[in-house]
Amino acid sequence: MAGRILLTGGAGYIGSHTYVELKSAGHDVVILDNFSNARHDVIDRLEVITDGPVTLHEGDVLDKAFLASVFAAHQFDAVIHFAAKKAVGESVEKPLDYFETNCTGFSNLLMAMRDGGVFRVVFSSTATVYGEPETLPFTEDHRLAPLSPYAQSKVVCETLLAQCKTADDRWAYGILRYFNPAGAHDSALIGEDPNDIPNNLMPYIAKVATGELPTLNVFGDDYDTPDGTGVRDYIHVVDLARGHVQSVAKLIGGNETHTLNLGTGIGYSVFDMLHAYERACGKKLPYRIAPRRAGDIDCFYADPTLANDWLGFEARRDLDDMCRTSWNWVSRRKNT
Ligand SMILES: NC(=O)c1ccc[n+]([C@@H]2O[C@H](COP(=O)([O-])OP(=O)(O)OC[C@H]3O[C@@H](n4cnc5c(N)ncnc54)[C@H](O)[C@@H]3O)[C@@H](O)[C@H]2O)c1
Ligand SMILES: O=c1ccn([C@@H]2O[C@H](COP(=O)(O)OP(=O)(O)O[C@H]3O[C@H](CO)[C@@H](O)[C@H](O)[C@H]3O)[C@@H](O)[C@H]2O)c(=O)[nH]1
Repeated sequence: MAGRILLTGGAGYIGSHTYVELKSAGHDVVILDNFSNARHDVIDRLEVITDGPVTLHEGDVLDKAFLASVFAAHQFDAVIHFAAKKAVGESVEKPLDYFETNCTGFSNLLMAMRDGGVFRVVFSSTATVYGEPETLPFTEDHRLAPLSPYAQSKVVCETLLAQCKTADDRWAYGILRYFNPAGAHDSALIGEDPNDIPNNLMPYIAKVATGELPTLNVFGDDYDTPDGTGVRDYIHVVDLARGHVQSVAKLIGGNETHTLNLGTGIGYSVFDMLHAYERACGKKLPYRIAPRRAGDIDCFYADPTLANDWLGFEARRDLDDMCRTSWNWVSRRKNT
């Protein structure tokens, strides 16, 4: 069932891909973003991909009057909330900033939703809420043990949603715990676009492939994994975006609350990713073994069964698709 949907953080990496998938599913979509981690030309690119104008409200989720004006301007059926700070390491340095944007920003949004009579929300959570694995693959009932202020901020938001639901049964929410998003849109017009030196593996490798960075630092080759490097569950950003379309459709159609992993169920090592990227860009990429990164876990991946049962969600794209679309995006961006 199509609806009118507010996308907070809709100019960002996952939000922009979700915008495209929502539009192609027939939804009416409004973007709210403060462009603290996005470029304005993303909006032009979205207009090219979807062949139509983007409705945008530029502002901050910390600004309550702004939020009220957005809800006064539209009658939304649901909200998908991406707007947040997301760098695990930075959150250790700046816990107050992370609490403010991620937790206060979200409670402001929920208040504006309640005041506007909107009670359906999809929330961007993360696999890092599970912390050190007690069992693998991670199932949704694995205990939560966040290891960083960033992960803690997501647990606070998840808890707040459950408390809202207990207080008022009109709330219906989808909590989506993403594993590691990677790749870019097939059009090569949108993708991950970090301004600084990337923290995450794929955007870092991409900058080595374009020659913007000299060498990949492989953070440890002595983990208890098949090749000694860290293992993660990388999921194509377009698959992730489709998961949001399915989640919000479930909320609009039936009011059913759900908490789900979005991953593929397959773990790949740093070397698996490096070699897949070499295949995509057609050249050898330099790397060196560096010390372990503080706080890293050796291996984790999702049990995707519940998302399949609830939403019919299934990741369709593999690691080679992620690397190919990333390479197309970064090589095109470098030349424009
Ligand atoms: N990318 C990942 O690895 C990953 C993994 C798990 C969960 N998540 C979560 O998914 C969501 C989206 O992540 P992303 O990778 O697209 O990040 P992103 O930084 O590309 O997108 C976030 C968007 O929100 C906007 N924003 C930030 N603070 C804002 C504020 N105060 N008011 C209004 N807009 C604001 C930014 O400008 C940006 O466009 C985040 O909530 C993140 O925590 C991301
Ligand atoms: O330059 C690099 C960057 C990363 N890695 C390794 O690559 C793997 C993946 O690292 P990264 O891409 O930084 O992802 P994670 O540390 O797993 O965290 C990401 O994925 C989580 C979801 O699983 C999100 O919640 C986090 O926000 C996001 O940063 C790890 O083994 C790292 O040690 C390197 O070897 N070199």
